[in-house]
Amino acid sequence: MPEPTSDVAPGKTRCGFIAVIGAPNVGKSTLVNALVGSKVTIVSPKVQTTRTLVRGITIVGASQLIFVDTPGIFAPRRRLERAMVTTAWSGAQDADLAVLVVDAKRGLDEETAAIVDKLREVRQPRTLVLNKVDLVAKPALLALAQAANDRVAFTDTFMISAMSGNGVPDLAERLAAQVPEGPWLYPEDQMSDAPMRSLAAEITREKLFLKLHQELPYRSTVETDSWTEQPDGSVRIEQTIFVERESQRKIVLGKGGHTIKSIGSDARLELAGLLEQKVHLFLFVKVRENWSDDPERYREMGLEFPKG
Ligand SMILES: Nc1nc2c(ncn2[C@@H]2O[C@H](COP(=O)(O)OP(=O)(O)OP(=O)(O)O)[C@@H](O)[C@H]2O)c(=O)[nH]1
Repeated sequence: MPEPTSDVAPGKTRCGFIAVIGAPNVGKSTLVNALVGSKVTIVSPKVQTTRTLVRGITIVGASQLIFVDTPGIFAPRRRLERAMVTTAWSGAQDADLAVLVVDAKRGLDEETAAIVDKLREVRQPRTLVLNKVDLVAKPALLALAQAANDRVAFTDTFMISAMSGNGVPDLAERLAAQVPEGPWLYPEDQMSDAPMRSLAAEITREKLFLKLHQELPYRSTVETDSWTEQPDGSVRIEQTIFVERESQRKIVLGKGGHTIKSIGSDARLELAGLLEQKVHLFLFVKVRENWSDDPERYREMGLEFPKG
């Protein structure tokens, strides 16, 4: 936890952690990006792309809002999935406010209803956000808001489109009024405390999935091994893509290294835009068998290693 940084007298400012929770693919990352106004987490049309806890930070009036973008909460089967779900829920419990995002088009399906029910255990003020309202007619939205509130009482209900930004400022204002009084914990210009290395790894992982979504399991990971600022103002970044089998390594490399080159070039372009500097990106592919049973990997991703 960083030292308080604001020089405004305590009591005048507010600051709090806000857990953004919800089923996979409901638009949590899109919402955090809309609230923070800068790309801090990965958005892609595939489910379960967010693994690490990435915080976006924004200032609304006198309030500093720190968003904890949890990995999707879903019915876990594998050990890694159990770790993701446990971490997501403990994130919600540690935060000052909990925001539940529901895909209004999907409605209260079994998975969402289970999450709503589990929210009863969260003591903090709960805000319901019906997202993707651009896809749903108003009467259905009102019925959905009612059905959710019948299961557990929400402090507030918002209907928004994270994609278009519709309703997002109202939500931000309300959250700003609800976080506790206290000094700001982060410098004003710090939009995200996600270390650049892990952000860079997430970008490469996104490109990897976008290119190979059919062939590759979700369980491959990317790590940034080195990050070196060069005298000419450019940066040299080395990353390793870990897969579980030799056959997957071949897929990632592609014929004549074609696939990995294309992934690298997409990731490099995005990184260069984000960093506003020239990027030299070097990608390696390694087989690491059974990495999903290795506690060390969990620690690196900020996850708890589940027993059993
Ligand atoms: N039509 C519409 N689509 C949206 C809206 N918000 C998000 N989406 C889309 O929904 C998909 C999932 O969005 P994400 O932000 O990645 O969802 P997430 O909940 O963070 O997903 P995980 O990280 O997998 O848990 C993406 O294709 C978004 O473009 C919205 O307001 N309207």
